[in-house]
Amino acid sequence: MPTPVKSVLPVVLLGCGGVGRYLLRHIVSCRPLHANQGVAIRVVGVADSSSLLVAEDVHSTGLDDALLTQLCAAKSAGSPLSSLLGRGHCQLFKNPEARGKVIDAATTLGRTTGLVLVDCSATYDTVSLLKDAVDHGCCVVLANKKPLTGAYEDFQKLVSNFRRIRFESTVGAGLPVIASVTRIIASGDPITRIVGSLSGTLGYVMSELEDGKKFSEVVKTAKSLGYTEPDPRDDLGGMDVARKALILARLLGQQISMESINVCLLRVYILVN
Ligand SMILES: NC(=O)C1=CN([C@@H]2O[C@H](COP(=O)(O)OP(=O)(O)OC[C@H]3O[C@@H](n4cnc5c(N)ncnc54)[C@H](OP(=O)(O)O)[C@@H]3O)[C@@H](O)[C@H]2O)C=CC1
Ligand SMILES: N[C@@H](CC=O)C(=O)O
Repeated sequence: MPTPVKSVLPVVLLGCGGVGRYLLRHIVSCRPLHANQGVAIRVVGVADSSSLLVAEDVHSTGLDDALLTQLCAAKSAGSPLSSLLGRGHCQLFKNPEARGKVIDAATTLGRTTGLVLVDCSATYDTVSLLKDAVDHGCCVVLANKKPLTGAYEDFQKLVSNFRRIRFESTVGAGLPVIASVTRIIASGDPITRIVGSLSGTLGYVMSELEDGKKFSEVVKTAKSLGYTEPDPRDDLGGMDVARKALILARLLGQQISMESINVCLLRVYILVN
């Protein structure tokens, strides 16, 4: 007998680049698992830098899986979200109207089923939207590090209701770093030092350079494999690691900002003879 649906989770995804698309494909491929758990994830909207594709009636339906799959294919091929209009029960809103539509959904769904706003963009522009969503009782999930590494007040506001935020992949990608640190803090044990290799890109680049490959080629490959930030200079210049370190420090209770962090730039020396 099928498990009854106990929980419907409406989701709005901000950003459908490499990470956002992976998430959508994962949601679609895990439907049987969710069904066994009595959970239904309903993707009601997907936004990119210029527009928002949203289900016709966010209260009762989401974008269907066929449309989500087409959306991933379209964005992978470089087509805009508008190319999906007419392919399913959806509407398209361009910025800045799109922002208002997300707030409408957060206002109404926050009061009823709840809404999860998932930020897979790489911009500071989502911060005010995320804060508004928190005010409306919604949950936020972040892969984007920027909302947690800007003004300390923003960090504080977003994590103020810790049950309503998840930001695991901001620091360890797929590794449960935040979960581990949070559990240690909750246990009352002190954390005096965190040591780690915080950049997948730098790890990859260094290994490939050791194997004698060309720096420019290695960086291009890292980008094509989706390891780098949208701008790889964020990885090579240490900013991405600094953001991860700042999130960890703030989680440990330090009220510091980016200016407190010493970043050493990666220097590549070419040895002649
Ligand atoms: N790559 C990785 O292994 C990991 C990445 N992350 C983080 O995930 C995030 C996404 O990375 P990635 O997918 O590689 O980046 P991409 O550049 O591939 O995708 C970014 C997406 O965000 C969209 N976007 C830009 N501005 C806005 C906005 N104002 N509102 C809504 N969407 C917007 C872009 O729109 P458009 O398509 O129009 O350009 C694009 O779809 C980054 O913050 C990164 O740090 C976290 C863990 C691991
Ligand atoms: N660019 C990052 C990806 C995730 O945060 C990295 O290289 O580790």
